[in-house]
Amino acid sequence: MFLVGLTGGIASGKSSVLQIFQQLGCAVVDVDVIARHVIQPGYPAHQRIVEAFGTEVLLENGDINRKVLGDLIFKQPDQRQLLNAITHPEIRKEMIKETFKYFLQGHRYVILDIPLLFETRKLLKYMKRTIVVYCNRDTQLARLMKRNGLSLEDAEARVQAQLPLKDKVRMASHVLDNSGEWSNTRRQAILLHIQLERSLEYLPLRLGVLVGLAGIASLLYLLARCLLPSPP
Ligand SMILES: Nc1ncnc2c1ncn2[C@@H]1O[C@H](COP(=O)(O)OP(=O)(O)OP(=O)(O)O)[C@@H](O)[C@H]1O
Repeated sequence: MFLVGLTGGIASGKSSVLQIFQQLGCAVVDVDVIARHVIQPGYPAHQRIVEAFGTEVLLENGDINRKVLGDLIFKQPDQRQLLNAITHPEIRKEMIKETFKYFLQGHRYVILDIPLLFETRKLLKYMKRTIVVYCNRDTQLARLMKRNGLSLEDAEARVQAQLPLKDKVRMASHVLDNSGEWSNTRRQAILLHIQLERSLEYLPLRLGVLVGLAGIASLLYLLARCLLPSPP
């Protein structure tokens, strides 16, 4: 198995592309979904967020108000660091669990949607391939304004706060252009899926594990032969 990091810009279409891969039967790890999961009431991160940011970030039903928290950390970078310090270790644990599950199921590759893959670079070294979901700036702004109900000025500020998409495109091993119709993006994703399925990059890890298991089995066999009394 090998890992493929999927990234892009805000509202460039990462979640939409991930859904296409999911429909194709691929193993996908959606960091956004995990991030929402680990802050649910009852999870350690929920408790720690309330301790750090107060009950103002809670909805009436006890869930975290992601909009309020999002606005808060967007304006105050030190608060963002604090939130990351609370949530990132929990998110990482879940990502490892899900990836391991896919490995046991025999998938050749796993796609991980990591919005800040190139910014934080922490997980980059584990990615055999990287995919950037690109869309041109005007389309990105229009989709962001529509989805989040933002003014042009606010949308521009959010796009501006990220590494430019063009830079990410330069760093990627694959680029999916999502500036046009869904059907166009879907076609590109299918071609990429075929290419990744054909790659032999999954073999080293699989062979390594098989050799390791065979080694352990042989060792146990030899031990059993040495320790158990031989039949008369
Ligand atoms: N090809 C497309 N045609 C029309 N609308 C699209 C297309 N791709 C994405 N969208 C819309 O643009 C918006 C942003 O897409 P999406 O949520 O997939 O982006 P994202 O990169 O995951 O965003 P974020 O990182 O900000 O959560 C959504 O409302 C989605 O429905």
